[in-house]
Order: sequence, then structure tokens, then C-alpha cells
Amino acid sequence: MEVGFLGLGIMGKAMALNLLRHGFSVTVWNRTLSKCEELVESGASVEETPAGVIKKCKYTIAMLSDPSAALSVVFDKDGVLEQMCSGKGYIDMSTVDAQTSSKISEAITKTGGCFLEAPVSGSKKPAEDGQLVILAAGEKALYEEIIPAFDVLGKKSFFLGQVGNGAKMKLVVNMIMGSMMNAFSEGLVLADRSGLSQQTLLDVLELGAVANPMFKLKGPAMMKNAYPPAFPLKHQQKDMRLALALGDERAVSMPVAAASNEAFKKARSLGLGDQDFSAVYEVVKVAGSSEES
Ligand SMILES: NC(=O)C1=CN([C@@H]2O[C@H](COP(=O)(O)OP(=O)(O)OC[C@H]3O[C@@H](n4cnc5c(N)ncnc54)[C@H](OP(=O)(O)O)[C@@H]3O)[C@@H](O)[C@H]2O)C=CC1
Ligand SMILES: O=CCCC(=O)O
Repeated sequence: MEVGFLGLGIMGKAMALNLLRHGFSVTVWNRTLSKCEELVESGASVEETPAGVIKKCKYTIAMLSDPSAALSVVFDKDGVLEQMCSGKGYIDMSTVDAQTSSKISEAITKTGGCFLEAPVSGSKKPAEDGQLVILAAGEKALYEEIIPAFDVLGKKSFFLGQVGNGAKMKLVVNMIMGSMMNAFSEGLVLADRSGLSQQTLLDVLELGAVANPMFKLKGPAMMKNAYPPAFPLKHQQKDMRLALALGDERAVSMPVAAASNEAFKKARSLGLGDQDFSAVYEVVKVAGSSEES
């Protein structure tokens, strides 16, 4: 199967490499074209524009940073729309809001092409290992056609109905995850300031009802103040912001998420946006220092 791939960041690179490893013929494009080199060494072809990729491939996947990037790659000069037509499918796996996804869907559909949104749960390692959870919505026929690629990229795919439902599901999941990361950070600080071993806290958490892969994976690095980026903090803050906007729309009060968003914003303002989202721990630590015992 031949697929195009737009966006070779942390996730896109891992996903495109995975497709290549599984025998897919992959044509890539990235805004910073030099990032395509590693993919070429692994057998990918390169095009110089998103339009070039669309022209060449029946199916094109995008994995871009945020709504503005997702829109720009579709609507700008040399973008997706210039070559989109009947018989082609566009699958946007970026995390965006439902409005962005619907705008892209409408434009693609007007050309006769098919659209699927398919954001993912799971980070750098699951992307490398083909263990993502795919939250698809949009054109069911395209979903069925692209399943061979989803089977390589993920351990489970959900089809959630109309465009927007995948985006919303992803934002709800990441809103919960961002709030959990803040609560976890507060717990690490509280344990430390109470004279408890943080490692013992991790061991206790691991055995109880709140055990989860995120605490287990991130905890040891956080204890060493290390935040190698798997999920950049700036993207987690974008997801909190978009989830809060969804809450505004639906009149859902989300004080925990709102407070977590503030902590992520503060972390960004301190220059931690490109670190892993667990770097919010730095903000929680400082906030926890304001009253000395
Ligand atoms: N990292 C993670 O754990 C996960 C991330 N996601 C989501 O996946 C998406 C990608 O994340 P990730 O790979 O981590 O992000 P990165 O920041 O590593 O990569 C972002 C990609 O978007 C491209 N890009 C940014 N702005 C533009 C623009 N204006 N025009 C064209 N291309 C642009 C970048 O190009 P360039 O190289 O030129 O900067 C790069 O290819 C995001 O929506 C994120 O929320 C979802 C699940 C997990
Ligand atoms: O959007 C990023 C999600 C990261 C994860 O699910 O671990």
C-alpha cells in the first residue's frame, strides 16, 4: 500500500518509520525538509510540498502540531487542497479541535476527496512500537480502506461516527491526562516535603487502584528533574486549552482542568514548552515552596 505522510515530528517520524518497516511505500513531506533525510535512508520518497504528496498518493496521513499547522498544510499555497480530488483520501491524525477538523473535512469533501480524522492516544514509544489507540471519525469507507495502515500504527482503532467525535474524544482523554499529571506532581512534592521517599510513593501507587502506565513511566525521570520530550508540554497545554473551550461550549464546569491549564501555561512561560509535559512538576515544586515549614 502506498501512503503519503505529512509532518515528521516526534510522532510522525515514528509512525512513518513504522509503516516503512511493515512494507508500506511511504512518501513524506515536512515543513523543515531536512527532517525527511532519516526517512529517506529508511526507504521513503520525498516531495517538496504537501500538494506533491497528495498528487502522488491515493492516501495521505498528516501528523501536525496544532490547529494552525493542520489548517496551513491544507489551505495554504502548495497545500493539500491543490491536488485533492475524487478517489483520494486524507487522514488527519493531529490533535485538533472539532471545528478545525470540520473545516478541513468540508474543504476536502468539496473536492470529491474523502476525509477521516484519527487522533491518537499513546506517545513516542507506542508510536515506535505500533501500539497507539486510534480515535477515528468521518468517512466510514475511508476508515475501512485505511485499516491496514491503522493495524500497523495502533493496537486498537475506534470508529466514532461523524467528524468531530474523534477530536472531542482525544481532547477529553488529554484533559484527564493533563489533570492527572498535575495531581501526580503535587503528590511527589507533598511526599518529599513530608519526609517520605518518592520512590516508595511510586511503589505504593503501582500496587493500588490508581496504578497507571503514566506514573510508572514518568515518575522515575521526574524524581531526577529530567523531562526528555515524548509529549511536548506545549502540545499538552494546547490540548487543555482546546478541551476547556469544548467545556465552555457545552457549559461543563472543569475547575480541575482549568487549574492544570494554568500550571501548563506557567511552565510554558518559563521556557519549558519543548520539554516533556511532565516538566509541569517544576511549576508545582516552585508553587509548593511558597510557604516554608
Ligand atoms: N508527542 C506525543 O506524545 C503525542 C502527540 N500527539 C499530537 O500529535 C501531533 C504531533 O505531535 P508531535 O509529533 O509530538 O509534535 P512535534 O512538535 O514533534 O512535531 C510537530 C510537527 O508539525 C509540523 N508543523 C508545525 N507547525 C507547522 C506549520 N505551520 N506548517 C507545517 N508543519 C508544521 C512540524 O514541522 P517542523 O519539523 O518543520 O517544525 C512537525 O513536523 C500534535 O497534534 C500532538 O498534540 C498525539 C499523541 C501523542
Ligand atoms: O497526546 C498525547 C498523548 C500522550 C499519551 O497518550 O501518552
